[in-house]
Amino acid sequence: MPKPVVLIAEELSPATVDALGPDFDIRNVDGTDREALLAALPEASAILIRSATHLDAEAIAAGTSLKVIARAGVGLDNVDVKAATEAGVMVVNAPTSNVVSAAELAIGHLLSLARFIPDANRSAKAGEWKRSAFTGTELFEKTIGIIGLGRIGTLVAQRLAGFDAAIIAYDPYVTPTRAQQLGVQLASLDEVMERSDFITIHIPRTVETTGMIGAAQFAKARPSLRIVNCSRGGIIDEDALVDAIRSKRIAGAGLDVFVNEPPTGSALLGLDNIILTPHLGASTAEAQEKAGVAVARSVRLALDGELVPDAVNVAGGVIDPTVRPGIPLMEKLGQVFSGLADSPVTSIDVEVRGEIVEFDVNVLKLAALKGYFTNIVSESVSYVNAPLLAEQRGIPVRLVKEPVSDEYRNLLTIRGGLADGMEISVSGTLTGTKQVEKIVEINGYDVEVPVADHLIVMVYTDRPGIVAIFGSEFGDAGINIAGMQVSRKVAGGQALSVLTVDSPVPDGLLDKVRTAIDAELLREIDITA
Ligand SMILES: NC(=O)c1ccc[n+]([C@@H]2O[C@H](COP(=O)([O-])OP(=O)(O)OC[C@H]3O[C@@H](n4cnc5c(N)ncnc54)[C@H](O)[C@@H]3O)[C@@H](O)[C@H]2O)c1
Ligand SMILES: O=C(O)CC[C@@H](O)C(=O)O
Repeated sequence: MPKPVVLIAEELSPATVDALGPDFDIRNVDGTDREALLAALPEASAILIRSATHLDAEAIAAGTSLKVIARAGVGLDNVDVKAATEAGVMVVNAPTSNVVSAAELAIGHLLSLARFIPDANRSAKAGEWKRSAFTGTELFEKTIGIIGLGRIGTLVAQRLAGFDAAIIAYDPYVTPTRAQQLGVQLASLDEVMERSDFITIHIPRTVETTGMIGAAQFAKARPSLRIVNCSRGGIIDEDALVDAIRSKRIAGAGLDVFVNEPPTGSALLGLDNIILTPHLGASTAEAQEKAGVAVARSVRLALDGELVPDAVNVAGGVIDPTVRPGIPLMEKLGQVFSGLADSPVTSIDVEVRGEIVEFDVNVLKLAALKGYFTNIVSESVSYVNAPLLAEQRGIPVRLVKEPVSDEYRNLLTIRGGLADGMEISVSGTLTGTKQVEKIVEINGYDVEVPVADHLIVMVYTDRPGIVAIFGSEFGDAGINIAGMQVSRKVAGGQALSVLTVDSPVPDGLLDKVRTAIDAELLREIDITA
């Protein structure tokens, strides 16, 4: 079997390749060379990128074997996530890998602006000794405005606390209590513009935030204002910024990000009192190592069809530890469910009962579908394409949550309608301190059998001697029965037996057993890992 091809399209930490390990054919391509990228994509199962490779709908369509796009960093501005989702391609990023580095760069820009460090360095190296020309200002007792108090804005606030400055912030989605915990006073955008000596921006670029800092905002600013943007280009209106600096409406700016990167030909390049860095927020050895290792891990999980916590286009995201053990059980129940169906499934209800529903259990629906499709489609089933497979087949899937579970602390059920009008179901739970996976219900019959690799499910008319009949058939064929449970609703009615056996059943044996016991239903269910 050839190894899956993993394409590395930009420079990543060497730790990335180490973390990918020996199981992949790792190839390099220059992601900014469009022709080379499109030529390399058809063979790739995964592609690892930073911010320079554009994976738009055309590139995603070229990746006919593509299963995962991994962004070694945070921003996904260069990935068409919608097109990827439609193509069943998982998109992952490394959301926390570079937050410290980005926060530290913002602080570097603030201090560089306050003390003219880049200009003073250039002058000193040119043999000049202009000390008064570079008289700066302290951060001590100044007002510093933070726009966006998320991951990076918070780290900036925590680090600035040591400067004894007054920190104010504009973030309409943060509560005053949270801000207070950080020693930050929340303010409106206008107040931040009016009161700040320094401002640092840490928000995403959205329709709402594009051009958020423009001429009207600069008109409110103090002439001493120095503004830093290490978040995304376009949040500051670049023309308005050029005017504000040229007219000395504000004192200076530090930019790591631009509307166009690189900002070739921009008026920003010719200005004094502005410090530019070429999108270096994540460019530290530590951030690159963290991002590379994180996405390598995600690629491994994704190509194994496993749940990937950092996937951005799959419901689930961060999974609570209470929910996590239910995932493999639900996948196995999905396989049992597909094994029970002897006519096409027309609807699926994934039912979750018990205390577990306090948490986000959407992932259990994906797990059920992944298990269901695992043995019935030839393509590899993942958490991304499983819902698409259901949609393509017109199978409506519902997640039903119920906080009360009568017999078990938590109960997972997959119930489905069949084209022949019948209904099938299977339920499972995790029991004891060892969280043993058990099947506790099949088609309305109460059972209690541990989940095993090979199961035989039989329904027949309850009468004496049946167990001896099928026992001897399996024994004669050398099939060892490891466990057995018989269940019935009324004596003399229908009975359901579940056997766990140590090995797959040979061809023909089931037909013999079916005839011997006159079984109404007899299914062998082999659970694959
Ligand atoms: N320069 C770099 O290399 C670099 C590195 C990492 C991250 N970034 C960028 O930094 C930015 C911040 O990243 P993060 O991880 O802190 O994001 P985050 O999602 O943790 O925080 C963003 C914050 O912005 C707030 N926000 C959203 N819309 C807002 C609005 N209209 N007004 C005010 N606040 C608003 C949110 O409430 C949130 O608290 C992102 O744009 C990210 O892409 C840049
Ligand atoms: O250097 C990079 O890859 C971009 C860093 C940053 O903007 C991100 O989105 O993670």
